Amino acid sequence: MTQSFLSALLGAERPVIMEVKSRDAHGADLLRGRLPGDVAAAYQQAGAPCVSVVTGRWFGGSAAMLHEVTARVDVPVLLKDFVTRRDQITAAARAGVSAVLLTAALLPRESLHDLARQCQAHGLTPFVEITDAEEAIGLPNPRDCVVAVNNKDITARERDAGDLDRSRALLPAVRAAGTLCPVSASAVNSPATAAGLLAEGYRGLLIGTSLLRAPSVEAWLAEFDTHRAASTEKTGRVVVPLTVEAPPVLPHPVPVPGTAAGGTVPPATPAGEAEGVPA
Ligand SMILES: O=C(O)c1ccccc1NCC(=O)[C@H](O)[C@H](O)COP(=O)(O)O
Repeated sequence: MTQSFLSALLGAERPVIMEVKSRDAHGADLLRGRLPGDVAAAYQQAGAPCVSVVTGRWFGGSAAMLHEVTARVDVPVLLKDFVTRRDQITAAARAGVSAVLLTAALLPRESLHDLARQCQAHGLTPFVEITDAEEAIGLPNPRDCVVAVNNKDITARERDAGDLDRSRALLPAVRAAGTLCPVSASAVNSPATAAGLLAEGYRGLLIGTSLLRAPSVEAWLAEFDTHRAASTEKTGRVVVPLTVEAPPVLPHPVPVPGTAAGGTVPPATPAGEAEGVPA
C-alpha cells in the first residue's frame, strides 16, 4: 500500500470506495459464488482508489475476508466492523488496513474521539460514520478524518430503505466539522444517484450492494461517468482531485489524556458482533 486512504480518495478521479460485503442487511447473498479476494481484485482492476471490506457478522463477514482482500489489493483498505476497543485498531493496523470505520451512533462521544485518535496514532484514517449533525462535532484532527453520512440506520441493522435526503441535509454540518472529505455511504443504489451526490458536493461515495449486484463493474462505472459528465455540464461543478500530505505516524503507544493506556472503551455495540476484527 503506497498512499493513505484519505489521500487516495481525495486524489481520485472517480472517488468511489468499492465495498466487498458478503450479505445485505436482509441476508441476501451478494457474492454469488465469487471469492471476496477476487471481487476486491476486480475492483482494483476497474480503478477503485480504495476498497472497503465488511467483516461485521450481521453482513456475513469474517476476519478471513479481511485477509483475503488485503492479500489481493495494493489500494488502501477500509475495515468495516463494530469497532469499540483500542486493541481492535492495533489489530487492524497489523492486518494492513488503512482506514477503520467508527460508527458514531454506536459509540459514546468520548470513546469515538479516543478511537479516532488511536487510528491517527497508527497512521490510519478514522472513517467516522454519522447520522446526525451533532455526531460530527469536535472530532480530533478533523482534516485527517473521513466523515461519512450513513443513509441507513445501523441501529436497525440497516434494514431500512435508506434516505439520501440525510446526505443532502447533513453536508453543511459535515463540512463545518472540518473534514476535507465528506462521503455519502449506503443506499447509493445507481450510477445516476452516485453522480448526483458528487454534483451536490460530496467528495467521496461508499458503494456496496449496487456494485456487487451489477452484472459488470466496468459498465456501472461507464454509466456513472456519463451521468457525471452530464451533471458537470449542468452545474459546472467539477470534483478536482486533491493531493494531501499523509498524516505523520506517531510513536506507539500514544498516551491519550484521560484514559488508561491500553484500556478498553465502553462496549456500545451488539455483543459478539465485532469478531470479524482479527485479534
Ligand atoms: O455502519 C456500520 O456501523 C457498520 C458496522 C459494521 C459493519 C457494517 C456496517 N455498515 C455497513 C454499511 O454501512 C454498508 O455496507 C455500506 O455503507 C454500503 O452500503 P450499500 O451500498 O447500501 O450496500
